[in-house]
Amino acid sequence: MTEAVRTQGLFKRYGQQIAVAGVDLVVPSGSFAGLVGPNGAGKTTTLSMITGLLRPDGGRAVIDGLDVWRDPVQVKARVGVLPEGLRLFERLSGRELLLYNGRLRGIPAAEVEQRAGELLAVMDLRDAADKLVVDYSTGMRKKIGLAAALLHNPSVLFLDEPFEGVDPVSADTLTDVLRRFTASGSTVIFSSHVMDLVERLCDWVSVMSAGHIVAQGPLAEVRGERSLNQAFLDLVGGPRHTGEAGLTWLGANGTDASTGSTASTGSTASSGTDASTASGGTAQPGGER
Ligand SMILES: Nc1ncnc2c1ncn2[C@@H]1O[C@H](COP(=O)(O)OP(=O)(O)OP(=O)(O)O)[C@@H](O)[C@H]1O
Repeated sequence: MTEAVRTQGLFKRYGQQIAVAGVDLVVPSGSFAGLVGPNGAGKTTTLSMITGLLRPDGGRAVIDGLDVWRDPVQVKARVGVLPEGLRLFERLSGRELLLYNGRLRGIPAAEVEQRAGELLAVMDLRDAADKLVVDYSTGMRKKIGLAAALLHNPSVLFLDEPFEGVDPVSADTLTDVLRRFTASGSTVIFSSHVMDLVERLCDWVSVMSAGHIVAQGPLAEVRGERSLNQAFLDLVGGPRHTGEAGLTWLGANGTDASTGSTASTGSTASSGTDASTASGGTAQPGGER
């Protein structure tokens, strides 16, 4: 098996907080790989270190046999990245953004124009191609960000929550594009919280929890006889129970129409029945929250 990505003991600390505690991530070439884990598990920090956006405190990351931090220029030519909290050049149109990215990547102008046109069409952004990026919706931003990440035909594509905010039709389109990409031998690594999606798309899964990889391998092996969702819950410790932890005040907000009083306990809201001001409403400027 050739490896698109391998990390050894990747480590990152923020003050007292160890975000990534010695991660050995492996992703075979040509995989559609999912990186999953609960909030705060260290997925974004790991992906940022692998893609050369964040310097590790320890360990190393290798992409296509090249050390990310020793051969940064060669590595960056081979990877495409759709990072979390993507920052785009807001005052360019979608088309201009792609042309600019393509020229930065050293692709000849005519070739960039052709690729940009095709990507805009595939992403269903043709009608918005000349609109400024600042006026794009969340899903449109994801799509133009993905188009920019694909423009130079990377060997490995890293996507942080690529489907967040993307409508089902567009998600289907993105899936098709990414499937075609991996079918040709390129690699996709994406982080997601949506287990159904990971189960449907991925043939390789790495599960992170508290800064560690807790399971990794072909989807069928990680999942076993269970659904991926159940495997995930088993691996990361299952749901936390909120029943005993209070929250007795939560819910039961109905107003008894006959008396005009609210059902919730402890509410000292107004005597009126206006739902917007009852139970902790902030109708008064500077009102108690
Ligand atoms: N810049 C930072 N400064 C301080 N702590 C950070 C910073 N970035 C991340 N952390 C901490 O590192 C840990 C891992 O965060 P990270 O964003 O990598 O997790 P994640 O798995 O991507 O989470 P999520 O699924 O919520 O996006 C968290 O405890 C987070 O609070």
